[in-house]
Amino acid sequence: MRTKEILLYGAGGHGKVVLDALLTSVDDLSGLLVVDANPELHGTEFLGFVVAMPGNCLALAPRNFHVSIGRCDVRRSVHEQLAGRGHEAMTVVHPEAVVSRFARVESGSFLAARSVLGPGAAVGAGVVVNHGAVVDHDCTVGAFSHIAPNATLGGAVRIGPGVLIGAGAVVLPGVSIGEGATIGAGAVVVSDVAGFTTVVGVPGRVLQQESRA
Ligand SMILES: CC(=O)SCCNC(=O)CCNC(=O)[C@H](O)C(C)(C)COP(=O)(O)OP(=O)(O)OC[C@H]1O[C@@H](n2cnc3c(N)ncnc32)[C@H](O)[C@@H]1OP(=O)(O)O
Repeated sequence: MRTKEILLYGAGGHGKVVLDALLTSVDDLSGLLVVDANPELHGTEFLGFVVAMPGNCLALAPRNFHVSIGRCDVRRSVHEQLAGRGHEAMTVVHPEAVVSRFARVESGSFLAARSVLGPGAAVGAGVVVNHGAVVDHDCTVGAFSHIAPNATLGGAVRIGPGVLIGAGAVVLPGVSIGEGATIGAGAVVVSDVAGFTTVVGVPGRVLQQESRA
């Protein structure tokens, strides 16, 4: 990894967690550039770095980038813009994440402290596996999904792209969750969930289903 040229896009709460992981795992961050689209953050201090405007970063020479934005759709949009300009997506793994050597992780993902990826797990691009979340054996997690803190996916769960699994939720083994679905915090999902559907509670029940017709 070219550790001296990293672009970190996102200086909110999730960005703080990602930068903390980078500070723990990369020796030389002297060339790190932190940017955020929120004008209120420009020029503010962020774990020892000063937040810059993203305006010119798309024109920078190609470098490694990581989009540290919690919202799945926004993370995906920024990631695709940067990749389209020739920048190279970089995965950030906290040293205290536990990742099976039989797991696969695509570029631009983030594995937080105490997250676990079991053998045979496959995680797509730009995915967040947050603090303490478990993606157990043979699970697949679609691109730009977010497995929030302490959520647990049982074995062979299939998660589509752009899905939020809320904090502390549990998905029973073998269950499939469709693209763009949201699983509420603390839910226990016992059966398949259609795309763009919000499920809450124990056992999980549909709160809302978005029509995409
Ligand atoms: C480090 C980090 O912070 S990572 C961030 C991770 N984020 C999360 O875990 C948040 C996940 N989001 C949630 O759980 C949300 O509450 C959602 C998406 C399920 C629902 O959000 P909204 O659509 O805004 O629903 P809203 O808040 O209006 O609530 C609608 C109803 O569902 C209930 N409800 C909302 N969330 C839940 C939940 N997690 N479990 C059970 N019931 C819930 C509400 O009490 C309300 O019930 P009522 O109609 O009887 O009053």
